[in-house]
Amino acid sequence: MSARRTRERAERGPSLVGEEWTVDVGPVAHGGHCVARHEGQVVFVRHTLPGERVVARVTEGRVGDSFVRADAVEILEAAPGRVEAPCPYAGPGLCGGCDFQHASLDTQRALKGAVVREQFARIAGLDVEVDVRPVPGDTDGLRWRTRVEFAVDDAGRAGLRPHRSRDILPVDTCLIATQGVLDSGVLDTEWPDVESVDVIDAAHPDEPVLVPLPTPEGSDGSGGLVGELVRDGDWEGEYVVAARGFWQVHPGAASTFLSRVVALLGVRPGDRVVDLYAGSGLFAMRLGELVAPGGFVLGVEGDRRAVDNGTHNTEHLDNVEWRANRVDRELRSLVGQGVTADLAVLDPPRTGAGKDVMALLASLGPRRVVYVACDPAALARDVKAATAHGYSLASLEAWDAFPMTQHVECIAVLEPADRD
Ligand SMILES: C[S@@+](CC[C@H](N)C(=O)[O-])C[C@H]1O[C@@H](n2cnc3c(N)ncnc32)[C@H](O)[C@@H]1O
Repeated sequence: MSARRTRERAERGPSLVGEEWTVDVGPVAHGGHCVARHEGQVVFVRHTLPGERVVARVTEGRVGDSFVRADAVEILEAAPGRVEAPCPYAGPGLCGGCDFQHASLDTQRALKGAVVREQFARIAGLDVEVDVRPVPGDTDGLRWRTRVEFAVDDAGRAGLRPHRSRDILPVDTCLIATQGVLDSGVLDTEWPDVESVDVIDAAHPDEPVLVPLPTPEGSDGSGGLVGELVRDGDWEGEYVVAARGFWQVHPGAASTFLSRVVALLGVRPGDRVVDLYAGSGLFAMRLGELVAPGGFVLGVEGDRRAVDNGTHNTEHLDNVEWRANRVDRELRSLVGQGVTADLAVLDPPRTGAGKDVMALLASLGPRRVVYVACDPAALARDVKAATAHGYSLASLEAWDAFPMTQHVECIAVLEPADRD
């Protein structure tokens, strides 16, 4: 630790870790916890629900900090949405992968909806109504995760990490992983000299792909290629993706988001569409078909391998073009050339697109923008930025693509504010 950090820590006052306080739990907050107060101190408490009274044990924080973190270690008064966590590894100090195993699925979705509303109100100053919907086919929120990274401990056992910790908790199951991930044998195998193992349970091949890291010499670390099948109504598309490249982890998510993006964009033949953060072409393939004849799709993606796969996935279409570039750089160049677009879809990483990208995107003048977002805070920031450039939020929906966790996928539609 640097001398500056040691000094700052000393100035912050004594550690509160291990203190136990009885608190009344307030609203849920972004990050998988609820907010409580103890003698004026803000406490972010995990493993609890709004309206509960719990004993909270501090896990991080010092006297004088603006907030401390804690786990609910005893539930004195339970909220109606509380259930027995189905997973034996869920709970204080155990696996950090799931945040809401102690809540019924309906309650989890209500919590996520409250977080989305709160983020939009606080960050974008917008009052939004949103119901978090289950991904079609998901009945109990378990056995959905097709891609899992297991950490490996010094004894070579695969496991998962506790919340905000580099420790490794060896596990013999994971209830949100697909049966295929478990059947791969990853948890029954010893992994000497390995730091982690990625398991990818794609549609093709039938057997999950296991990629230990560090990868053996001579390997490019991608884990090779896998195949995924996506549906939009009667339409079916086959996609080649890098095993360790980006792909939606819930088996119903890619089809659901594609269908929603297509419906929300209102695509017409002849439209010129930009697909930003396009990955391996999940949206570009379908959009390329729908804008024909006369229309055009430009996929922009920063990962060279994803662009190669996207190019392969759309090679039967002569109206889809790819740019392997950072979205901000590509948009700056397009705007500089005076290019315009009829429609835009963007699906950035958790950090969001940022002010510059939203300003440049507005300069393309699309009649509609569909924004797929895995972080409601980043989405709210970007919607606010778009508002400054003449666009307004036309609709917002949210999908429970990550049951048992705090994560939620939102799809927002932006339109020129002077549209009507
Ligand atoms: C959430 S994924 C979406 C991919 C695709 N739309 C899909 O659903 O499969 C985000 C993608 O953005 C890419 N990316 C991240 N930052 C980028 C940037 N600054 N410029 C271009 N691409 C970026 C990542 O490589 C990743 O493929």
